[in-house]
Amino acid sequence: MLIQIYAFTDTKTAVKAVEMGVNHVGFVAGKYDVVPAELTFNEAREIVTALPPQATAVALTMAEDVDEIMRMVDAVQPNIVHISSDVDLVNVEMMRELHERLAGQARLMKAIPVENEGSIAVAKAYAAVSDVLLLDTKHADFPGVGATGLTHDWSVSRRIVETAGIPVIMAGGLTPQNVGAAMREIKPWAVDSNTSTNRESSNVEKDLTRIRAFVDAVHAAEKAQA
Ligand SMILES: O=C(O)c1ccccc1NCC(=O)[C@H](O)[C@H](O)COP(=O)(O)O
Repeated sequence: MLIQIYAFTDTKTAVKAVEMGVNHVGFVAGKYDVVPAELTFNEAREIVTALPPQATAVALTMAEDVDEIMRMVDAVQPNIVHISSDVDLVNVEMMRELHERLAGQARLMKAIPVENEGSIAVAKAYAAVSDVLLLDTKHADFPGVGATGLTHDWSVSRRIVETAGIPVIMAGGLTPQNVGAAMREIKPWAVDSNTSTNRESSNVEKDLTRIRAFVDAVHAAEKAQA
């Protein structure tokens, strides 16, 4: 099971997390004053170049313009481009264009807000123009899709995993306490954490002790399910 952690803001912590077993290193690329932990393209590029070769660099963008997203990709050169804007702001047609322009350069991932049964059709439409989906929780108080620390209806997530036809990362309120159950019930390709691996009372600083606890919980669940 691959482990993705958001949102790193410095190279040292990111590299230590990889040494602990984190596979996907997530960071927010681009300063638009929209979400916490935003980095300049140069700062994001520094994380990418510092990572050991086994790590996957995942760049989250809140940009809503294809040319601006491509500008980020050229500057940061991530392995995966994570589109975290609401689905009405980056629609399937924009994703199609991005997917074509990124071919061979980076994989494209769309965050899908898992809200109700209708989310299954939304996920299917985006799966046709993406390489990876990230299933996440949408809350009106948070811009874009995710970083809420809240879970959603896992039965819908499970059906998306069964029908998407591409790798799916499970996110949304995952903690060391519930990640094993999520792995068992949803059977995703990877699991993700942001809030539960932040320092308590910070939405920006990562906590390596909490990251280790999350990684250990994933590995323990894998062992129990083997
Ligand atoms: O999605 C965002 O808006 C976001 C903003 C700032 C940092 C990270 C962000 N998302 C990254 C992710 O996809 C999260 O890891 C995912 O939403 C899970 O979040 P949580 O429920 O807080 O564990």
